[in-house]
Amino acid sequence: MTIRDLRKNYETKTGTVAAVRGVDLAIGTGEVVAVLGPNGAGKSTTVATILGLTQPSAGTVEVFGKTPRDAVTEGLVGAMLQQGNLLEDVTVAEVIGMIAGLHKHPMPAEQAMRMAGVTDIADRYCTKLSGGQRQRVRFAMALVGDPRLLVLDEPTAAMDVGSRRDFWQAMRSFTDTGRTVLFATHYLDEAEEFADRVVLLRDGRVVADGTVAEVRGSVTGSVLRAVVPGATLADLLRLPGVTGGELRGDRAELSCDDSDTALRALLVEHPLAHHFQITAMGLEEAFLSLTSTEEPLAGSSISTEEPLAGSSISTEESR
Ligand SMILES: Nc1ncnc2c1ncn2[C@@H]1O[C@H](COP(=O)(O)OP(=O)(O)OP(=O)(O)O)[C@@H](O)[C@H]1O
Repeated sequence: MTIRDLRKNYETKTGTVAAVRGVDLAIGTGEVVAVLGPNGAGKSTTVATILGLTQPSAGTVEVFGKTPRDAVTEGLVGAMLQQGNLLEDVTVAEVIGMIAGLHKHPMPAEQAMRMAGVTDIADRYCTKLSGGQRQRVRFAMALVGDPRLLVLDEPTAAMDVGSRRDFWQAMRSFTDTGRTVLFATHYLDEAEEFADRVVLLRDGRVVADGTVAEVRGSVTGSVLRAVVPGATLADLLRLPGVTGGELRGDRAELSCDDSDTALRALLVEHPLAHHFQITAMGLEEAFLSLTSTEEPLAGSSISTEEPLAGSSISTEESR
C-alpha cells in the first residue's frame, strides 16, 4: 500500500479543517503497522481514505496497485471501523455467514469465527453481546472475506483489559499467516506489543515512523523537576542542558538533554531552588513529546514542525 502526499480538507460552517496535511507512507506485505496519535491527529481520516470511504483532497492512495475502492471491491481489504451497528435479530454465525456470502473468495465462516474467538458465542443474538464480544464479531466480519490487508480503526476502544488481550491474541493468528495489518490506536502498549512499525501522526502529519525501538531511541533525555521560587519560564529555558519545559506556579518541569549541567546551572542562578527530581524520559513521555501539540516537554532536540530528524527513523521526507 502506498500513500503519497495525502491531503484531506473538510469544509465546515466555520471554515476549512485540514485533517491530513501531506502524509507519505509505504507499507509492505506482511507488515503490522500501528498508527498512533492524539485525538484529531488524522488517524481516522487516513484510514477512511485507504478504504475508499472518503476521497483525498490531494495526493494518491494505492492499495495492491489499485484504487482503494477497487481493492475493497475485489475483497483484498478487510476493515473494522469504530462505528457501525450489528444487525438485529440474527445470530453471530448467521451474520458471519451472510458477510461471507458477499465475498468472492471468503474463508469458511467457521474459520473466521475461530480466529476471532467467537465460536463459543456463535448462536447468540448480536444484540445480546457485550462491547468486547461485539468488537470480536466485527473482527470476524472483517476476516471472513480473507483479505490480504486488514485495516482497523481503534479496534479495542470499547474493550476492558481482558477483552483487549483476547482480541490481540485472536489477531496474532491472523498476522501469523503473513497478512498485512494497519491499525489506529491510542494505546502505546498495543503498538509496542503487536506492531512491527509505528507511525506517529500529529496535526495531520507524520512526526515519526519506525520500529518502537527506533522511535524510543530517537527521544533520549531526562526530566528535571524542581521548585524554583521567583523564576520565569524564559529564565529556565535559557539554562544550559534544558531543551523545553513548563512552569506551574513555582514548580518547574524541564526536559533536558544534559540534566547534570542543567541542575548545576539551576543551582547557581536560582539558589533558592529545592525539591530536585531527575527521571529518565520513558517511552510514554517520548510519544507524548512527539505527539503533543502543546509541546510542554518537546524541546529543541525534537523538531516539532518537521518530521523527526533522527537518523534511525525514516520519515516522510526520506521515503
Ligand atoms: N467529517 C468531518 N467534517 C469536519 N471535520 C472533520 C470530519 N472528520 C474529521 N474532522 C476533523 O479532522 C481532524 C482529524 O480527525 P480524525 O478523526 O481523522 O482524527 P483522529 O486522529 O482519528 O482522532 P480520534 O483519535 O479522536 O479518532 C479533526 O480536527 C476532526 O475534527
